[in-house]
Amino acid sequence: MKVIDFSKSNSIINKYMAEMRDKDYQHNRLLFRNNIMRVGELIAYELSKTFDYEERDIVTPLGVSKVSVPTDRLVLGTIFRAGLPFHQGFLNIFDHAANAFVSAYREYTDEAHTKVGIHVEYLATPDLNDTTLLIVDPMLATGGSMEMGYKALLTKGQPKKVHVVCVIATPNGIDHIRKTFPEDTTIWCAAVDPGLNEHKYIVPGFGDAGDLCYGGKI
Ligand SMILES: O=P(O)(O)OC[C@H]1O[C@H](OP(=O)(O)OP(=O)(O)O)[C@H](O)[C@@H]1O
Ligand SMILES: O=c1cc[nH]c(=O)[nH]1
Ligand SMILES: [Mg+2]
Repeated sequence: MKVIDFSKSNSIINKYMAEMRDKDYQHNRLLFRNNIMRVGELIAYELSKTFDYEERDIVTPLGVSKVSVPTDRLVLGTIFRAGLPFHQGFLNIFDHAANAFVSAYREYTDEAHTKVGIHVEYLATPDLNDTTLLIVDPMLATGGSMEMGYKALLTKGQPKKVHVVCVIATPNGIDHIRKTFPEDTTIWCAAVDPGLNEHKYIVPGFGDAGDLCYGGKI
């Protein structure tokens, strides 16, 4: 399994990350969602370099141009809620992709809020057989939501290649993907943070991505 961590090189992604992490800046939801979307757009561009391409003759008003275009049957799969602005970033770049949506939310199963259960309640997807599947979700904390989302999607076909894309990953989350996803899965992220606190939040992370995008929930 390959892990591509964009924080290891200097790029404008780091500036967007700084804004999203900054506790005094992150509370403007419009800016937060927009930054999640922009990180999605930039990762999408880099990820597009891994697709298969074929040369096509494109007829212009003045002649014929040979252009290499991607041939992958792309599906963008997203986990509600926090995945939505990230998904939009990918869709801005891969506008011809098919789309899959799955809901997975974490809920504490004990009073001390140290154990989380994951609920999957909604799935809408095209046929996934022989596709290049990108599952995009800003947070890869324990990896449980990503695994449950993937398993729900797998009931609708076997992708040819899977990319897991997040904004912040953790070593635990990455290990979890290593154990539960195909060996040739690639993980793309804007940063890998050291770990999780006792409530299974990424530290330092940026807090609850869903709440920062859309406000609190009961
Ligand atoms: O790796 P995990 O430990 O499973 O955590 C990651 C999940 O947590 C967040 O969703 P959350 O459950 O907060 O739902 P929300 O998007 O509705 O806020 C995030 O968007 C991931 O789906
Ligand atoms: O830190 C975290 C962990 C899971 N989900 C979030 O939104 N934030
Ligand atoms: Mg949340």
